[in-house]
Amino acid sequence: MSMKSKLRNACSETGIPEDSMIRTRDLSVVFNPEGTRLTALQEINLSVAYGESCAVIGPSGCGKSTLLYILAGLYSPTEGAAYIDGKPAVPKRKNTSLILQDYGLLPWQTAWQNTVLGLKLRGVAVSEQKMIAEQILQDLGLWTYRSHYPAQLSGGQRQRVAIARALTLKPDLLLMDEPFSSLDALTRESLQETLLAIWRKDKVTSVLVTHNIEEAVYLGQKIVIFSPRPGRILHCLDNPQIGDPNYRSKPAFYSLCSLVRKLLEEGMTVD
Ligand SMILES: Nc1ncnc2c1ncn2[C@@H]1O[C@H](COP(=O)(O)OP(=O)(O)OP(=O)(O)O)[C@@H](O)[C@H]1O
Repeated sequence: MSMKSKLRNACSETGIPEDSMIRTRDLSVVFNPEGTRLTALQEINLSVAYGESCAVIGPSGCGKSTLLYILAGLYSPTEGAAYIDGKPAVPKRKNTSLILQDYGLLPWQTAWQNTVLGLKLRGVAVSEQKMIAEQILQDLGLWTYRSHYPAQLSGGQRQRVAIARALTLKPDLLLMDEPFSSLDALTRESLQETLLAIWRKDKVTSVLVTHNIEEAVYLGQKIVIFSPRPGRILHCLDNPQIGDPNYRSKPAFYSLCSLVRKLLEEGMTVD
């Protein structure tokens, strides 16, 4: 099957399965800064199945982060709707974790304290906090650094702490906004592998917003390509080989990266 023929329209309105973890229906977002209407997202119909990983890629300013904030319940749609696990997206959904580019760590708290923060806020008993966080810090190679403050950690370690904190809450939905963009290439690859391992182990439904084509292809079981603002979905691609740790060195990886690049370039010229 050719790469092109793998293009599909699973994100079109009629193709949206009712039993998806994420489902948006004709979702549009219009901001109104200083009385100027700015359409960030236009008629987004997206579905992400339970346990699926979805990478969202598109030009700067096309509304990728806005989509993530809608799914996290932090912004409300102007038109249409977004559903998580069959219910409208709300800010305090217990099992949604959001990981941002700047880590969001408290500088005056150690890696350990930052990791257990969410558990503490939820009133989880200290003994249980210890049990959950120790395992996750071990898994992420952070145990040795548990007493370090963020300023004493590298960028990659800080982002691992942010991931650890998100995982302590046992999310069934992980939303990530360019989590690795400020990291060097090798640290970034190592964290991508960590994320892939988490996804393979726990099958957490995830949405990753990225500018990086290789990252989208390495981590997105479904790759959603956005148009320039107002953001519309131009393509949804299947990525059946995701999960293979050696995927990066395979011809299929290069072909899909080239296809995503081509579609992004074509998208820049779409009206
Ligand atoms: N709270 C807001 N108020 C007004 N305009 C906003 C707000 N948030 C985002 N925008 C505008 O909406 C558009 C989409 O922004 P968004 O941050 O979602 O894009 P993005 O694709 O994530 O961009 P980038 O890739 O550069 O991070 C931009 O034009 C931005 O200026």
